Amino acid sequence: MPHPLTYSTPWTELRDTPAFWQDLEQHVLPPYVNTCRWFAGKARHQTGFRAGSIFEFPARDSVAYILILEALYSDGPPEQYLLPLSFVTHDQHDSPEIPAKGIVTVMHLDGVRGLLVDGIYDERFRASLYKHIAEQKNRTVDGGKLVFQRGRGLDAEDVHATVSSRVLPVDSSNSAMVFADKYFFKFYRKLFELTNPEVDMVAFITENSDFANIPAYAGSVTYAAGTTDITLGMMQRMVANEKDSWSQTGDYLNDFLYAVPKRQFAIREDVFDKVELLAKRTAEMHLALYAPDSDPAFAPEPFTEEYRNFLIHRFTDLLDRRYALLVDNYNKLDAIGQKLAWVFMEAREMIEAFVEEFRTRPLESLRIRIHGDYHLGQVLATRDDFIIIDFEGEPESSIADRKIKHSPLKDVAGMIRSYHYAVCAKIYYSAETETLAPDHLQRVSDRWFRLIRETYQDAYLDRIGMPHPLFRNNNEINFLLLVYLLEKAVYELGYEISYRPAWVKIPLKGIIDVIREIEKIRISDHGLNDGVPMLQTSIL
Ligand SMILES: Nc1ncnc2c1ncn2[C@@H]1O[C@H](COP(=O)(O)OP(=O)(O)O)[C@@H](O)[C@H]1O
Ligand SMILES: O=P(O)(O)O[C@H]1O[C@H](CO)[C@@H](O[C@H]2O[C@H](CO)[C@@H](O)[C@H](O)[C@H]2O)[C@H](O)[C@H]1O
Repeated sequence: MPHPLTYSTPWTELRDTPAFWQDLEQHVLPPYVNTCRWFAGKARHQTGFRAGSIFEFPARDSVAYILILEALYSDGPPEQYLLPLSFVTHDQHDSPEIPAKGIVTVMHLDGVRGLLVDGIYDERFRASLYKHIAEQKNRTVDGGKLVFQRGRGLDAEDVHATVSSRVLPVDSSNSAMVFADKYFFKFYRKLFELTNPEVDMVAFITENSDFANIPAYAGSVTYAAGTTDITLGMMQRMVANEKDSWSQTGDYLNDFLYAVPKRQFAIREDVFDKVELLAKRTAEMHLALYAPDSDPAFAPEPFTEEYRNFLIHRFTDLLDRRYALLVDNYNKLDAIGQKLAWVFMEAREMIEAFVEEFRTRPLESLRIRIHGDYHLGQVLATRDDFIIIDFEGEPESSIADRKIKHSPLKDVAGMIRSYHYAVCAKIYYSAETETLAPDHLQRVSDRWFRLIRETYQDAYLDRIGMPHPLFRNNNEINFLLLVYLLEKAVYELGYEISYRPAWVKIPLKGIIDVIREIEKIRISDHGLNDGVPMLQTSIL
């Protein structure tokens, strides 16, 4: 247990005891925060932690302190994290509820021994949080106000109810709790100075449409500091689900996989049914977000020069970083990975020519707010339908960039990439196919992917109901899909090099497939004589 703390002051008065916060900053929080899953700065050059804002918050017979913690670095600007703190005495914490990861340290306060814990593990704090949201009770705090909003998803009978609560064992970059087994509350750990896009999106869809395939918005907590709004948490309806669609697709792919060594190509009809249903829900989500007469924050916009420049700048910057990362990690790739990497590196001129085309090509399709980080892991599979979650947007982008409007085809591309991942992960990396020839495996997975992609795309456009102002015509659809597929696969390349090097081949293969399609279009538009080098697939 790190650094026990002793003070003669009771917990309820510690807010005004500078020695306590200094001890936390210097001795307690650095080791503690570095064990927390939600802390993203573990690999950075940390220079310390600072207790930024400290808000006293009632917690039944006691108080909690909602701390906005600043993590300081020598290699970049500080980050802000949310850490509620509670003090529980030994008789109060004699429950299995507080896991080791929730215990910050041991404290002796005014002769009372207890634990300083992450407030989410204190039932009194959770109950108070719920009450504030349900009753929309705001609190004035230093520098601003804590604003508690209730959404349509909270049932009238629960507004004044005392409800049960628990922390969900979701170990991710945020924390989750459940109220009354009905409401899912997400506590954002890393904070940003703007409303979290997830609150904008979920509240907009719930309040302005009939789309029922997201968990309805039940409320949020915001720190309103002057002109800045910092979102601290959001509540939605809890969804009874067995698994996410990534796992469900993996289950379906098992049947497919077992048939491969027998040289049979088998996709069950219900797999196509599921793909079609997910495409339909995706289209309905976009139709709910297509709101020409609404709030300007959601109104459709054209492909302006400003947007094109933004996307091109972001993509070329990403491309530079990915090429550098690939060169640094080239020796770690296996033989097939190295060949794919070569083809990608040799294709740079062609990619740049394609980017130029995006700068100038007339485009009459429209852009709207979209999910932004759409893949199979963001869809919960219920018994016979799908519920779409996690509208926080792309984790690598700033909050302002996550609110930029794109063609909804960016989400479509995200899901197509995800199906590609699902089949490659299964076919390339399973014991059942270990002894089979790689080019055979490649043909089999390509075939599965083509059929599934076509099914998804067709069902999506069917539900959108073409012609539709969002999409000018098929040529634009095909062109924009290539833009977003390429961007996504190049993004994934960095994600895999950093987190799952064994899977680097999947995005590399995805990139090369897109470049192949781009080359086909180029040849049919300009012939072979436009001066851009051909794709070097003979390396493969
Ligand atoms: N409304 C909900 N009902 C039930 N479970 C949910 C709900 N929203 C999210 N979850 C569960 O919590 C996990 C994390 O949620 P997500 O929104 O992806 O958070 P994060 O941004 O922390 O990844 C999901 O994979 C899912 O299992
Ligand atoms: O954590 P997030 O959901 O925001 O997204 C990150 O992690 C994803 C992996 O969990 C990663 O997604 C990639 O791998 C998925 C399979 O694990 C696949 O379905 C996706 O298509 C693929 O992009 C995502 O890129 C990353 O941002």
